[in-house]
Amino acid sequence: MASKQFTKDEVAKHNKQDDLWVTVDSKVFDLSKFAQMHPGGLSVLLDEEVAGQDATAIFFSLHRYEVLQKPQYIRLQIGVVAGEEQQIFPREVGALSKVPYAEPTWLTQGYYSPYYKDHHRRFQTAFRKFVEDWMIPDAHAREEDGKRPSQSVFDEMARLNIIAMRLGPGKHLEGRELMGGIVKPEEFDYFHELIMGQEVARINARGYYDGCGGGTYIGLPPILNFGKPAIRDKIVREVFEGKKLVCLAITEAFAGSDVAGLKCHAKRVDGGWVVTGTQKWITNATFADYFTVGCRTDQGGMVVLVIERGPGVETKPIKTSYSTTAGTGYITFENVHVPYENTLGSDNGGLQVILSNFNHERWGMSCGSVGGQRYIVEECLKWATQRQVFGKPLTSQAVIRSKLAGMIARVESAQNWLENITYQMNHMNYKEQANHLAGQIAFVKKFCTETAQETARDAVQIFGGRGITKTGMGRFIEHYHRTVPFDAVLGGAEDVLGDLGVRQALRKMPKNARL
Ligand code: HEM
Repeated sequence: MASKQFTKDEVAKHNKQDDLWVTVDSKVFDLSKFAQMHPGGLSVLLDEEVAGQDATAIFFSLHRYEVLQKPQYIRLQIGVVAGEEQQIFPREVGALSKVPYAEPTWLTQGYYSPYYKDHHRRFQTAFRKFVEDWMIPDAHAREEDGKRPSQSVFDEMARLNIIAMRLGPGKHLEGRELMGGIVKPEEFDYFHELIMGQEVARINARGYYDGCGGGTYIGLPPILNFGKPAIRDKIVREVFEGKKLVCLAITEAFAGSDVAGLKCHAKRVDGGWVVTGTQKWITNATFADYFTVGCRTDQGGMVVLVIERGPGVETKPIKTSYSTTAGTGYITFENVHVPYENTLGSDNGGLQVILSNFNHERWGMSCGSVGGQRYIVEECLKWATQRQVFGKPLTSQAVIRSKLAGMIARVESAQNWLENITYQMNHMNYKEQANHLAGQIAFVKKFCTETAQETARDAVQIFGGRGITKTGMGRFIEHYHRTVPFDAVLGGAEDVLGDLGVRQALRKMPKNARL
């Protein structure tokens, strides 16, 4: 980095088209050659308040910090202004944000929490660093080229046992070194998993986030919990080693939230099943190796089979409003022979296998949804503070402060409700969770995704045109606003979940309850 010192007067002399310097936060840039190629145009740089001047305020109202971190722009820096010091710093990799409400209270200085222990804090620090070192750079590249997340990321996730941890606490973690050993398998609980969900959401690349094992998150548990030992152990090992991917195929063009309406058909034959049918909107389908598939049987019941990619199995991408890095696909099964040992659970007990997965899946999605919302709150607080309108920051407008108030209140309520549910999960066995928490989880997911959509809409209003622009200041807002409906649909649409929760409550109404 150049360290030559210039006085302000020296910098001011370079204020013409072919001899053009500007200062941004004490750093002097020679834009003489770059000015012609500047994406914002030449004329703005020749303005008398910019050319040869300190353009810090105007620079930060038009560019994200990362512009200054790109090698091609770092090269333009020729020195610093004598006697001035850099004032604006990006958050260091892995560090916590100091912006109010950018972190949940348990990570905010001065607050307390009954839920989190030291090992959660150590875990959060290490996991955020992993996300920022490994996932974010890959996410940016893959969102650009639409390819599946890089194998190197899966390898690192496998090395740290992140793939295993994403399935939550349980026996599958026994004997594993988690995150380099900073948390013991017996300590690992649902709060660690909540941390993972919230940290990964900060990537703000929703397709990539699903591409990194979203299918495994929902497709592997039925294999782990209901698979016959030989097939289960083989697949779990391959997946935990980062070598293979699973997806869950239980939605069709014919049946969405209504899984009982599946038409994909499994015919019982000697030695196994023959499967024919289709599945739609399947996350990771285009690159999955194993498909956990819900099929209708001749008896009118349902069976869940794990089908390996092979003859008769075709996948093709579906264009969605997020990136193809999620591998969302349409699957066709044409007379696919499936060995009997690939049956998960009993021959007609498939519905139970599928339903057993839903609470954990919906809770996990809620964790991600709240993490994403919080990131947007931070973006909006920063933007509203730095953006000048009519000579004052945006925050001087009461209507903007009112929108921020709504966003903050929503994300704080969602986080607190979710933490309470997570605490309950830590203290309940599977049966108790199903009994007490199915309704709560359905409600919290509905609440998270509804509030997320409100926050997305408000964020676009705060960012204006930038909130619908894929590059520049509002790029995360644009992305969030475009992809936020995924959470509201995957794992059960909002109305369906609300209805489920109310029906659960009605079942528990005391018969003699009267006003
Ligand atoms: C170190 C000096 C600068 C560099 C490296 C630089 C680089 C860039 C880049 C990469 C963009 C595209 C941003 C994006 O879409 O993400 C951009 C846009 C722009 N820049 Fe600069 N810039 C510099 C200084 C300035 C200054 C001093 C001004 C003052 C007016 C300015 C005005 C603009 C404008 C108006 C845009 C278009 C913003 C928009 O589309 O919303 N730039 N600049």
